[in-house]
Amino acid sequence: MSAQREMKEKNPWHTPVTIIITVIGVIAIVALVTVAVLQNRPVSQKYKYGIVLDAGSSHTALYIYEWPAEKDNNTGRVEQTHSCKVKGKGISSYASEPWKAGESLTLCMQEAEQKVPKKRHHETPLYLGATAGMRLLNMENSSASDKVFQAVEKALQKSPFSYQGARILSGQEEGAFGWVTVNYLDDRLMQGLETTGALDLGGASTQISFVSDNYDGSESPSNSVAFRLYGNDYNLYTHSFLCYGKDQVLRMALAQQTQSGPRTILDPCFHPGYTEIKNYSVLYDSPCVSDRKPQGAPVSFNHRGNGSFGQCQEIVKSVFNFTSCKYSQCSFNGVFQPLLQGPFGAFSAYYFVMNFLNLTDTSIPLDTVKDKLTRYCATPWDQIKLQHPNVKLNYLEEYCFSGTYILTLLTEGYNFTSESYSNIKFIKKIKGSDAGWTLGYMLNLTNMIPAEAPDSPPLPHAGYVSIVTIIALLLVVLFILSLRPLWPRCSKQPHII
Ligand SMILES: Nc1nc2c(ncn2[C@@H]2O[C@H](COP(=O)(O)OP(=O)(O)OP(=O)(O)O)[C@@H](O)[C@H]2O)c(=O)[nH]1
Ligand SMILES: [Ca+2]
Repeated sequence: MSAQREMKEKNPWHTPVTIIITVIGVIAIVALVTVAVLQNRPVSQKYKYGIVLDAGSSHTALYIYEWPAEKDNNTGRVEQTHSCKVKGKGISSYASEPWKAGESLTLCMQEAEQKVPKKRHHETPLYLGATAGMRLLNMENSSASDKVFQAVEKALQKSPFSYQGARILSGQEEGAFGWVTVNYLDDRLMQGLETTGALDLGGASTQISFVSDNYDGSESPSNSVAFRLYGNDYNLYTHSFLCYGKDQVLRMALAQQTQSGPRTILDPCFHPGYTEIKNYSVLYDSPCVSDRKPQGAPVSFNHRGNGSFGQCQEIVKSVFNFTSCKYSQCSFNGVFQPLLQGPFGAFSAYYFVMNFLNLTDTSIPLDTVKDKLTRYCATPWDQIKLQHPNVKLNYLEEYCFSGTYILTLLTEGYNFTSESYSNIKFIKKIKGSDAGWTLGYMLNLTNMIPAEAPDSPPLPHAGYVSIVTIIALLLVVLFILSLRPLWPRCSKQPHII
């Protein structure tokens, strides 16, 4: 018993000095780890906002984007937080009453004021970009297009946001920014991964944009856009076909069938039993067809359907010109196109149409896709209406035509084969943001994609904390070892020789 007490009294660990040193050491280490964890923790997030109005040929849409405030110049992910579809048609349809173009935006602008926090309004950039509808109006009647812009500007200047201007995008910009959007959202740019091509089908124009290894931009410089993004160089091929959006191609297909000014046409691109009276002057009121208006035609014609995919495809093919190509290879209308390469994302009307037709699965062989469309086109119009009571008739009547146009454009126009067709993905959104040119446009104008790779911290947060913890533990062990001289001796029995 007394030996035990003696041991306890002699145990240096029980001296006050050692206890104090140990406690201070532990507190110091806990403090070190806590500071390390707190110091490097992301600060609570504040957001910035940007607004883009997409003034398309068929309608205008407003998109609100949001990103963490402290990261706007490097890695912060910009996300779409809200979209608003402007009621009515595109701004180019207000050529004869321009003030209405400005008024049409009011509701969506009010919605944007609700969605963006008030204290951020004045610093939120607001852009309007117009595409093929305004390109056509500008070609046809530039003073009317100027008036539409004036009306739109007047409406947007009234908003509390930081209005940055309204302009017509070139076809090249429209194609290139669509490509930037898709690849930014897919995280392909920052990581330097193989990029995805972009296929955009609008109402009045269509764009194709992709990177091809065998294309350096020299063969057709007007189709080339060079980018340096996050330290990687891209030589993008892009082309926008004006008049090859689906609404204008439908006009061209109808113009093709009404050249003799008939009173009735039997259109294979519309369902059997479909019958509608259409006005010649409305049909030909577009620069895409106006020079072909038949002389001496009656006021209207009876547009009737007979639902034949094969015959419809022949008509659609006739709107492409395959005869002349002064380059090594062309898509159509004498436009250069390098060899198709890589995966493609096909959005806007590509998605609306293929999604309605249940044909977004591109692992379905192309022949099967054609068979399905053949059966769909041949279905009587009354039956189609019964099967889809909730679909707007002006959309419903056109899916046979639009599906036929999409397949023809992809295979005959751009030269997708039954193999490369499966590289196409029909998409609407990527990670919650709509695929389209607007996000790429805003990223570019706000300099949010740097040319060089951003300096990243040498260690991610978790790695930093782990290393500090390991060092702290090592210090504990060292500390304990340094007290070794004070350790109680193990009282082993002495060897008796
Ligand atoms: N079926 C269907 N069609 C749609 C829908 N929204 C738009 N469309 C049609 O799809 C086509 C393309 O639409 P958008 O991509 O909005 O075209 P846009 O931007 O107005 O036209 P561009 O200026 O040529 O780009 C047009 O013919 C529209 O009428 C939809 O929800 N469903
Ligand atoms: Ca568009």
